[in-house]
Amino acid sequence: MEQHEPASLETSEVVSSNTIEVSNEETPSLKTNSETSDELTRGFEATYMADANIREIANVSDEVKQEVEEIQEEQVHLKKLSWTQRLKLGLSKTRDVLGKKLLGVFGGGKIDEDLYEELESVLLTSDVGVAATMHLLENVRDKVSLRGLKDGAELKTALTDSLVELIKPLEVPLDTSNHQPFVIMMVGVNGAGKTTSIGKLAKYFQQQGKSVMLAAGDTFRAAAKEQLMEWGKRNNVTVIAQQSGDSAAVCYDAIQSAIARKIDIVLADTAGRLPTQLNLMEEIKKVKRVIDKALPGAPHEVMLVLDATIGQNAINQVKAFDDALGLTGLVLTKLDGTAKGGVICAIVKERPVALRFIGVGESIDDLRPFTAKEYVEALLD
Ligand SMILES: Nc1nc2c(ncn2[C@@H]2O[C@H](COP(=O)(O)OP(=O)(O)OP(=O)(O)O)[C@@H](O)[C@H]2O)c(=O)[nH]1
Repeated sequence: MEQHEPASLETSEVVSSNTIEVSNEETPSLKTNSETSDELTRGFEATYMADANIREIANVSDEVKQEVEEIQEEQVHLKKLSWTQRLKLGLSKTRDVLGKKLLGVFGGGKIDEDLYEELESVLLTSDVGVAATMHLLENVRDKVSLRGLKDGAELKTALTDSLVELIKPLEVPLDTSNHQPFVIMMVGVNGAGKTTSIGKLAKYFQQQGKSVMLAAGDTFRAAAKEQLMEWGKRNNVTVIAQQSGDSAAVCYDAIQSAIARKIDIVLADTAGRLPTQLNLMEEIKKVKRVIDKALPGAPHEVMLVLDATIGQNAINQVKAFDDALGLTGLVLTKLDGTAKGGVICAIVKERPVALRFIGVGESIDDLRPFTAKEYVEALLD
């Protein structure tokens, strides 16, 4: 008996606060002998309803508990996953669309013109882009004739190889060893994931044995400073911010401070802006100039954070920011929320800027350096 008490107590505590309310409303008071049997019946019915409500609430609270437990279990499970597993999980939406359609093509018998046509339409409808699709088709045809392939199933290896070759030029890991501090300026449109990526990168660089400082250069969005400070707290990293002041001044201060403290890497946040907002684009050019004034030659990396869910529109953003600032690297975020992972092929054909990191989720370990082979394998597995 006693062993069961804690469990039942817990349930009754949760239920009791709800019960009182329900029973006050529903339970009739037995006042005089003149009450009719109808009234008694209604009273019993009300009591029965109250009991039913209690049972329902208890069931709901059990369901909520179970859901919380399931989420917690999932989080523990996610933490245990390797990067390859996270990548596969993150790319599942793209794989479900592009990968499954391709599997349909590969399973389609002998290699002929119909099959190439099918392949072309799959690629064109998967954000790969026209130029990259044409390139891939030509490359696959070459491989098929060179290797003497006949069967659709053999096409998979040919396409895998062609895809890896196509996007390989974007695989240029960021080398931060030749400057101290190495200054990374993060740019992008609103909500692309700049601030979050800075938080994740801070941890990544720390794991590489580097000391990191953050500059709260997004002085436009009200909560951006606080958001960055939270990431700083989480990673035990200094954040340079100002009560008021502009982005350039914050970045200048941060660089001065990083030089004095011999910090390895400065990650500078900037406010989100659209390339069409000309005054804001002028402002960000000024931030870049001021960074160069604080440390000649800096920023050493101008990194555009791109939201993968926008698909082909990403190309326009790369072009516009590249024209204005001279991009040296890209971060592609939110690949987990989209089936448009094929956009990497379009980037390499339209405006090949080094894809430094890819993001496949919201957790701190979900951002890692991009490698072409790993990406294609996760996509077509
Ligand atoms: N699912 C998913 N969400 C992400 C990823 N990267 C960032 N996010 C989410 O995207 C949202 C916007 O991220 P922020 O870092 O605030 O974006 P920002 O570019 O700094 O936004 P502004 O300051 O408005 O310019 C947040 O809810 C992030 O958690 C990712 O790889 N996957």
